[in-house]
Amino acid sequence: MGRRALIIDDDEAMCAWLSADLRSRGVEATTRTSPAEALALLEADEGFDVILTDLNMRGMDGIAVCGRAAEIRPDVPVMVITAFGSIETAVQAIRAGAYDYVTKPVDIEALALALERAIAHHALKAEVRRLRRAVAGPGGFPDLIGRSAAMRGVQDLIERIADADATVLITGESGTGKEVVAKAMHARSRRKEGPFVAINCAAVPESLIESELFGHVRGAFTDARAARSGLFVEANGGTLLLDEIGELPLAVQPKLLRALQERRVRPVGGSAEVPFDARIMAATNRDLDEAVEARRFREDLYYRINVLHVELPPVRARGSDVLLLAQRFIEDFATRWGKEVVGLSPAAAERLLAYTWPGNVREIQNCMERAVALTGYPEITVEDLPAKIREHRPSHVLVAGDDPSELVPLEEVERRYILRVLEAAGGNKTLAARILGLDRKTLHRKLERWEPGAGGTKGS
Ligand SMILES: Nc1ncnc2c1ncn2[C@@H]1O[C@H](COP(=O)(O)OP(=O)(O)OP(=O)(O)O)[C@@H](O)[C@H]1O
Repeated sequence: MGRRALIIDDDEAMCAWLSADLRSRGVEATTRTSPAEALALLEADEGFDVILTDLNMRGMDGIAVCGRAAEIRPDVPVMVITAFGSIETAVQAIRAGAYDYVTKPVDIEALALALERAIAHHALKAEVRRLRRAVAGPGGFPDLIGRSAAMRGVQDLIERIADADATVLITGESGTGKEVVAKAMHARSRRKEGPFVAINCAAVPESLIESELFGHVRGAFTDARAARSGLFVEANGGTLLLDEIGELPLAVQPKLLRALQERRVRPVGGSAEVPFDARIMAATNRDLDEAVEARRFREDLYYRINVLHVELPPVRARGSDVLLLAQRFIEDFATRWGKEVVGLSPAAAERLLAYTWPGNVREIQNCMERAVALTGYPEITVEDLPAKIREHRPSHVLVAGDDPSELVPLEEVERRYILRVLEAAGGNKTLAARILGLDRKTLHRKLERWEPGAGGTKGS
């Protein structure tokens, strides 16, 4: 199979020599003496197998050429030619995205071999990526949609810690996808063949939670006609998610701590301890720091579950992920109900982007469910959206005009901005303080000054 190379060198004689020699070895070479022209060609022509560029050229820095080429065609390897003795520049080029380098004077035999190696290596990498995508679906995270920087950070972290056995704490506002993240980690761990068991600690009555978690022996309490092993043991070989851990009654907390430390549980009414072998994850939409401060959550337990931490950003910090999520839900509901709805109208998309989504992904899902049901068109229109989204106006902190009567003192700007951030953080002061770059005490002091009582530790 013929290879196609793009040669970039401002030295015409060099171009001619290289292309003639490579041609005699079965490589079809196209040359450009202007880097800008070469990049334009690269953009227009998808057929190159390898790029060969000089590093010292007039008009454009060779390093920048490597960077741009790697951006335009990430799948095409870039080889650089560098003057003998300037390895440092070659290293810079590799950092910018080049695959390898050869030094001048060019040994054509070695160059041809290096080009072959680069092409083979890139083809292999592309194949691995293709397979990975085929196995995992688009994006590698079909279950956890998101391409924003914030969500990519979460996806990378998940990849890194999925296989660790340490306890993970997943935090994030309600509806941000904490359970989805727990499942994604389970599915990528070596425990994936084992069960994924979840319990919502807020939904189980206090009197039952201990036996739910740790099991009970027969006759432990009035209703306990038969023994039960409890979720820790039922999750053996798999993962146990303790959802809404912030709601766990104080009385149960020391028992959970002990179980996590000893990796054994004691069933209610029993005397023997039973070992378990499950990975434990915990999730909460509460500010556990505040709960610890208010003594609603034990500090030692907090440290025990917070070994690894995944923090899910709210939807309003995920940019245009809103549209990706909406699209996915539209397709889901349209397929489920056999409706011919394919996506959002541009105006509807604009409204979705402007809205702040306090209910996060769950709110997008509900909103799209309703819109697909309502719409009579192949696209969701603004009219298919709920009034609060249709009519939402982003709140501005600063006055945009230059009418002096509307301008306000700096302290007022600070006050409005802090309240705006606090609102955006759903009232979570730890999060608001982090966004503002303040420590929590300073934030409390400021709130207290404007509104005595507001700086207290009320809710999250
Ligand atoms: N990134 C995502 N990609 C696709 N679906 C998502 C994503 N995040 C959340 N979802 C979906 O949104 C809904 C809410 O997610 P989930 O129940 O995991 O949120 P949560 O943070 O655990 O909520 P809560 O705090 O109320 O327990 C689910 O239907 C879930 O499948």
